[in-house]
Amino acid sequence: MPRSILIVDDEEAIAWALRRAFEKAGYAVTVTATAEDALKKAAAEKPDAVFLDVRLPGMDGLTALGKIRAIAPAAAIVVMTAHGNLATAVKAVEGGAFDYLAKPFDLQQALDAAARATAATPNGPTAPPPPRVDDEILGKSAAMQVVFKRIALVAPTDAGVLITGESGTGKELVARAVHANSSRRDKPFLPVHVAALNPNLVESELFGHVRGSFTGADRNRDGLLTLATGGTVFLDEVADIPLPVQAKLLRVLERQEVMPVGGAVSQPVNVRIVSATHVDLSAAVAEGRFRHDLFFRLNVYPIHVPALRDRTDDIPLLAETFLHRFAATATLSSELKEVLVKRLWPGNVRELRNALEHAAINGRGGLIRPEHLPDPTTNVGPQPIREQMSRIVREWVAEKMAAAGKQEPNELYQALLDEVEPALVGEILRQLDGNRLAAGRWLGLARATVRKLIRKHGLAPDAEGDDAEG
Ligand SMILES: Nc1ncnc2c1ncn2[C@@H]1O[C@H](COP(=O)(O)OP(=O)(O)OP(=O)(O)O)[C@@H](O)[C@H]1O
Repeated sequence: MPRSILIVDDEEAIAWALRRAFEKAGYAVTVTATAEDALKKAAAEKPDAVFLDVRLPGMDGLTALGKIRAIAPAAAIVVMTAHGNLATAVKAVEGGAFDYLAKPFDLQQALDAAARATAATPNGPTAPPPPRVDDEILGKSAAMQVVFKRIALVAPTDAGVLITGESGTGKELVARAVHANSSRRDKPFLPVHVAALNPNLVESELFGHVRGSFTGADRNRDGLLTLATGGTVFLDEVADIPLPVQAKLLRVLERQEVMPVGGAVSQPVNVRIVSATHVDLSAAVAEGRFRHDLFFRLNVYPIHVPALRDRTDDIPLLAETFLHRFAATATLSSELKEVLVKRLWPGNVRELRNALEHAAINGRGGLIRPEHLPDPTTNVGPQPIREQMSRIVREWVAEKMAAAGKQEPNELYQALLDEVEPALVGEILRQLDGNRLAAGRWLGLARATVRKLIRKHGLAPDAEGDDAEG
């Protein structure tokens, strides 16, 4: 599948010439003449690169830049302008533009920029395209059936949905499914990656602003909530919304009207909010970092997307589907399926998908074996596991001490063991297919002790008294 480019330019001759050059070079091209339409197309098509003119009728390119980045964070944006000056270039760079082309430019410059822009997107220049936005949510496991049922129940209502789950579990897919199965399906679905927005501009991005409300606000602008009217706004990483913006968002939800920054008159809006978080939002509420009234409003109906390790039944299906997306003729060896089911996947479905993409390249369309996989992720995030564990333990201790207040916390040693035992024993049993004898050897514990721990933590309720020696 070709890499995709969205051209946003109201000068027909330029849009035409660029389209022709890009299509000849093998890109899939979409053209639009307005920024407003570009936002919709960026949300729907998730292009690899966007060639964005600055002077456009309606919303200008530099304003659109931030919004497109929030909607399609993976797209590299090339800003084009005939009226470029330092201020425009600085704004483009500050706004996160990938490149800047001063008009007139020749087509070769545009092609070079396209090659670099599409190479810079996470999939690389020769990789297959990211899955389409209306991708099916795959899953046969009992855990995913619960998710499907909850999506089906809540979709037709207008209730606020809070999707929780670790990174890469498919929260955005769930949000799209809620929208696609609602009566709003023909209206926009606007994903907003709050963490990617300029913190100073979150408010203006969401609610819009009126001319003169701050330096650079040279005309009235609609915010994302207004642009999504009739549809659904997906607030990803909702815990990152600054407190003052939370208060304003609550008012929008309660009154269904939005007050632009610097405005005196509110405008009616009609949006459904679906939000997602990979952190514990109720803990953020307890710590005063998130408003409890907004939390209840967003969390009318929670949907938890389980970690991949809690639905290992789905791994073979996901792996086969991903593999065929990347290499139609490739097949998975049964040995590889076993390895995939046993791996930990801290990056969840996203990591599995990337591993299959890697394996598909190494396996060259034939039988895919374990050696074709990338090395397992040994660290989650930038620190090695050991450092992360010691950091987590330290934070845990600090939290316990803070929670104890004036009272002295006690039995912390046992409390910590109680926290880690289920993960330790559970994971060893999982790796050893429930073999308690072997688990005892790995743990250096007597079999009776292993049995006691299993019972204590409810690790294998069905195996009461039965040593599945396998
Ligand atoms: N059940 C599934 N079936 C098919 N593809 C899936 C499934 N779950 C996740 N994916 C794919 O895995 C990748 C990550 O999913 P997604 O972006 O929805 O995760 P997320 O939970 O929103 O991640 P983050 O918290 O990092 O934003 C995407 O490519 C998505 O298409």
